[in-house]
Amino acid sequence: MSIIEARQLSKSFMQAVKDPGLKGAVKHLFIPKHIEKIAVQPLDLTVEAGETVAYVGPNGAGKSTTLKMLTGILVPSSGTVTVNGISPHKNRMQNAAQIGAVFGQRTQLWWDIPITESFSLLKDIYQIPDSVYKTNLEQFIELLGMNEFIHLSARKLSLGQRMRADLAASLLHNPPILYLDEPTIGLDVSVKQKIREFIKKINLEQQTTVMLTTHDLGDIEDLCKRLIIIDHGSIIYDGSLQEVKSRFATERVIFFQVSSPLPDLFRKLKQSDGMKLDIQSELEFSVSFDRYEYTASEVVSRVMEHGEVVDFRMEDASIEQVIKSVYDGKLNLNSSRNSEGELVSCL
Ligand SMILES: Nc1ncnc2c1ncn2[C@@H]1O[C@H](COP(=O)(O)OP(=O)(O)OP(=O)(O)O)[C@@H](O)[C@H]1O
Repeated sequence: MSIIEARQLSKSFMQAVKDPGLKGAVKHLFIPKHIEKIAVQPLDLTVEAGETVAYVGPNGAGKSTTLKMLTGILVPSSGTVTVNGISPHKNRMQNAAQIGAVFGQRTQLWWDIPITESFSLLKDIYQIPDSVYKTNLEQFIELLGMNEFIHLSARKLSLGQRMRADLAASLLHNPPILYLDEPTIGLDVSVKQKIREFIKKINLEQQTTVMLTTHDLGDIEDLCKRLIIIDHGSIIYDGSLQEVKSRFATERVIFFQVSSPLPDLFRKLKQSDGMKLDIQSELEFSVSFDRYEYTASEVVSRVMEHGEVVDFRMEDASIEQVIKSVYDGKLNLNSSRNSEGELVSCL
């Protein structure tokens, strides 16, 4: 059953164009000039109940704008959107009752009152039954490790503490949908891990649909089976993370440790087209290659022809490298590999 349905959903903004300096500002006051910025091109999107979807793209791609339309904060310029059967911007109150939202940079907590009191205000606002509130609160305090700071006001919390409190606040009323905009931005590894584990558990146990934007690809690898990539306001990829990996993460690196220097090998590899040498020291180096061009055993044998290999280990390209290549325009996701492993366009 689909829970989010968008059809030809788009958003444009009018942006002021000013010449620089005071003169420009004064001129703009009398002769205002604007250009239309299309933040989100007409897009279709269907999300099934219980899915975890990563919505990623470079800065300014249109991620937050899409999320704001789905949460009802922004009114679309065209198209339709329904979330759990409701048009979010037309039925804001009803919509608020069925969603949880965390926007990494902002807080929904009251700045000057203890977190516990913010939570009980939310209980009243959302009319959460006592038993649900009590169960959720106890569970969230434990899972997110909030005991040490729950009596402080939001103003006094560190970023990691505030994010945990915000996440708990967004889920107190058991919403079926959770939107997260950069939920782990600026957090240390252990808090990131706590937050990811918590989201995973909520998704698994309550079948909460999770849609998140992130620049941290660890969030995607840890949390999301489905990946949507948006660029210049258009969706350029919608599919599984696994598929992106197997289609495009084709680079492999083998790290070698050898017993004596191998200048001949280094010379030959430097001239080789398909293999890239990276020297760490006389006795330690790595060789990168495309796994569709060479097998790992071919690369290892080539090194062993020149000397004794003490140790080696192999790494595949990370999803991070693949997505970076997409953002940099080096990789076209509308392409596929043929039976020879060559990239061919699908358009
Ligand atoms: N209120 C606004 N008024 C004018 N232009 C806007 C407004 N909000 C967003 N934009 C423009 O729309 C485009 C998309 O912005 P959006 O915030 O959705 O990008 P994003 O993908 O979330 O980027 P980031 O990763 O940097 O947060 C940008 O060019 C931005 O300048």
